[in-house]
Amino acid sequence: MKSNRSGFTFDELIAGERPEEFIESAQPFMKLMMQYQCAMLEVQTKFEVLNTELSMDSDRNPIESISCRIKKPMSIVEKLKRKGVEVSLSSIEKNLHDVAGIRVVCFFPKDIYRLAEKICSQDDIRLIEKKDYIQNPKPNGYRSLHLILEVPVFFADEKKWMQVEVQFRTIAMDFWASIEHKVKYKKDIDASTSDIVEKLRGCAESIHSIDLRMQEISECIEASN
Ligand SMILES: Nc1nc2c(ncn2[C@@H]2O[C@H](COP(=O)(O)OP(=O)(O)OP(=O)(O)O)[C@@H](O)[C@H]2O)c(=O)[nH]1
Ligand SMILES: Nc1ncnc2c1ncn2[C@@H]1O[C@H](COP(=O)(O)OP(=O)(O)OP(=O)(O)O)[C@@H](O)[C@H]1O
Repeated sequence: MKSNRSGFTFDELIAGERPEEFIESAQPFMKLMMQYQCAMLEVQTKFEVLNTELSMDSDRNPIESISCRIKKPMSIVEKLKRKGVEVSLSSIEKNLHDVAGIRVVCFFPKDIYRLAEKICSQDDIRLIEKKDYIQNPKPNGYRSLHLILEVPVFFADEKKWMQVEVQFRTIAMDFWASIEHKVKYKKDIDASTSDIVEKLRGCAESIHSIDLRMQEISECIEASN
């Protein structure tokens, strides 16, 4: 994305000096984002179908909520720069696996593993990467199961395999992660000295044990039905 076909630099284009060229040069980027959006919809629908079907087994939905997002252009550029790779369309597809993101918030840890197993066993899904931060939490206490999936999307004139990142969390893990995410963006908190980091790690442990206790209670209720 250094320069477009007319040879203008993106700084010139973004500065608004050449709006037509800017719009023309933005088209391929917008097309790629549209393709990620479609892939995200495909995977979101798969989870909605699973949620509806699995709720018949136990009379409860395994999924509490699903949220989706397409990574913002500035966040894409910043991540590419942080990784030290080229800022270009092909580099986005090669180096970023989370442009299309889905967060599946579940009631209990066992729901997470069940859904992950079910989605991965579908024959149009390719599992590219799995990171289990529930079994192996991050040093800060972060827990979630991350999958990078590839799904075929049928566009008008082509079939294209697109990557989608899926983050599975319990409601409690999601609560923790949303607070912790805010800390990361507060530049005035020194992560190495602040006791907030230690307190958050402690909360992550408590949240995990509460998740397991609530799961046990739910199993007792289900067994008595
Ligand atoms: N709140 C919170 N979110 C996290 C944390 N770690 C990861 N995430 C989320 O999960 C996403 C992917 O994290 P990882 O699977 O560890 O991937 P990564 O090593 O950061 O980098 P890539 O694989 O290049 O995306 C991040 O972009 C965040 O949205 C964390 O410590 N706290
Ligand atoms: N897979 C996902 N599904 C749904 N929401 C997500 C997903 N990944 C990130 N988000 C949310 O999207 C928002 C923007 O996140 P963004 O992609 O800019 O950065 P990030 O994922 O937090 O970090 P990084 O740029 O290092 O990957 C945040 O609120 C984040 O929690």
